[in-house]
Amino acid sequence: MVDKVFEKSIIKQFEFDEEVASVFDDMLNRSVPFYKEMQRLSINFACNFLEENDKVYDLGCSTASTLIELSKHCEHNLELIGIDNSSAMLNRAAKKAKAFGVDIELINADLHDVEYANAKLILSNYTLQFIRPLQREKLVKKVFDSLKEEGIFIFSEKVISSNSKLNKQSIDEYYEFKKTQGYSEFEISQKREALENVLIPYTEEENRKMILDAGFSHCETIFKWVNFATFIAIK
Ligand SMILES: C[S@@+](CC[C@H](N)C(=O)[O-])C[C@H]1O[C@@H](n2cnc3c(N)ncnc32)[C@H](O)[C@@H]1O
Ligand SMILES: O=C(O)C(=O)C[C@]1(C(=O)O)C=C[C@@H](O)C=C1
Repeated sequence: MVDKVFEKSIIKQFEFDEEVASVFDDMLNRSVPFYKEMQRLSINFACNFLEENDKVYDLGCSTASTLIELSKHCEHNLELIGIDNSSAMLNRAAKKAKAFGVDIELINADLHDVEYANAKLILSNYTLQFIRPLQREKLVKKVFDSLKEEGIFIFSEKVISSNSKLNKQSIDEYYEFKKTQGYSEFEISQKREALENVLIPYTEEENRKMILDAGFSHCETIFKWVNFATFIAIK
């Protein structure tokens, strides 16, 4: 279904509710530049580290697109676990996983309340940005503690620049991108307001610092388009 959520006047903050979930795959494809390419790269980098029966978590799995693609592309049998606190998203995830014949354990819970023991790979694309900063650092520490030795954490985030001129240009470029995807200026400004104080982006450097402070030995950016970045961190 086509995303028309912000065509009408919105008075509430952005939420992953039934309305957003019903158009989410289209929303993500049209709102995150090179979403499919970022997903393809995350999966390729992940597959290079994975072995038979490894445990993989996707934090903020939404409709389970990434876990389904991972299972299609990885030559190994994997234990796949998706966590999200939106029932509307998980209902769709369950239907999609069934349709694609992929076995995924879906957990409806807050990311802070789940134990992720013995994971080889933890994925989290465009989710940490929705976690309050103080909680975010704690969650990343928990991700580090849950990974096996040499386990990997692949995550993507909307980022900001610490240079105000570059930051403004990045935002302008992003809104131009949204226009090319068919979003009107009204939809763009409505969504910007709805996301205010809900999506809190860090700079690329702050993300890297958070990762290294948690104990990871290595962190690099594997993909970046202006203000959207994908990172790989190795324990
Ligand atoms: C932008 S979406 C993630 C997109 C998804 N990773 C993908 O690539 O298809 C963010 C997801 O995180 C979930 N989420 C946000 N905060 C959460 C929390 N504290 N606990 C669990 N899930 C959360 C939302 O419900 C939403 O489905
Ligand atoms: O920042 C925006 O305006 C966006 O639309 C980005 C973004 C994201 O980065 O997750 C925000 C919410 C939706 O989940 C889809 C895309």
